Amino acid sequence: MTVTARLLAGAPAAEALLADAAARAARLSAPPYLVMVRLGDDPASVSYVRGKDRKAREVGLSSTVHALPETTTQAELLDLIARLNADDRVNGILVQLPLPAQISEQAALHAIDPRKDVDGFHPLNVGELWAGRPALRPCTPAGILALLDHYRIAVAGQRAVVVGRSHIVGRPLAGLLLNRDATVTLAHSRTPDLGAVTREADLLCVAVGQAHLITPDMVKPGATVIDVGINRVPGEKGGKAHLTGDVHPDAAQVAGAITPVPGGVGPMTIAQLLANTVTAAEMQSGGQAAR
Ligand SMILES: Nc1nc(=O)c2c([nH]1)NC[C@@H]1CN(c3ccc(C(=O)N[C@@H](CCC(=O)O)C(=O)O)cc3)C=[N+]21
Repeated sequence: MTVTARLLAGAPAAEALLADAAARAARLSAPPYLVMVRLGDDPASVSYVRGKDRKAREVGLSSTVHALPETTTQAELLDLIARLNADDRVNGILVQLPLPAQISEQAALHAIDPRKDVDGFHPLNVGELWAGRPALRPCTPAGILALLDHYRIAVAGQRAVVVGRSHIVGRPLAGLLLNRDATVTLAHSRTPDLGAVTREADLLCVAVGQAHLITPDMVKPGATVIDVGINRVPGEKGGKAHLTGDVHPDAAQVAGAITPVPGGVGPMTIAQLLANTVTAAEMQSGGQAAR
């Protein structure tokens, strides 16, 4: 198999974003302080939150994790969020998703002070994104734009197709690409003849959560492909489980550039969260607005 596409590795782009965040943090009177709240013991959530906490300390931020029981009530969670909102030392608050069934995601996300909403999920920040005004932006979509900028891949004037309409990736990513003057199509599970749509894309972003949904024939030759999927595939006959994306690996023979899974968008999500925490701290210190 011959791979022709340029590989867009997340690590170097994430390092550049983190170096910039660390330099901005150093100009503040105190280290930006991120508080993460996690409910229950889902192994993926435990591992993501640990990774973010470790990276935060590495770049000189303060970070605390509140690990609450799976049985935490909504009132208890809202009470914790209210205390974090009122605590002037706390610059950023992240409530790890998904939440247990007894808690309304909407109630939790609405409760976070929009100025501390480093996930960019509060409706005020969602509205500002779609209005094209500065605010805290969702980490995965903003991280994808930072990755494209790092590799000097043009966005303005490009035909962008986003597959997947989730609130955490697809929708906000479409908005960010639109704000950067791409011509944007938002496709999803009900889109007829998905391949005909994706083949139009100069920039194809896939965030569905379905392993190898995008096959090589669905990719325009030379296109840039951003694979946001993280799918766990069980090992064959006792072999090790591994991660794979929403894009079939053979698409690398058609694309001009492609992100690997793992090691592509994932590291950018973490770096952008920490950059957002610095931005939140800057805004709270009366400094410049979010970018
Ligand atoms: N409130 C909230 N904000 C989030 O940003 C949020 C969340 N909830 N819930 C879950 C998703 C998922 N997420 C990832 C972060 C890093 C990697 C990451 O670093 N992935 C590595 C591989 C990690 C592995 O081995 O599992 C990679 O792609 O190279 C992946 C996924 C943030 N999320």
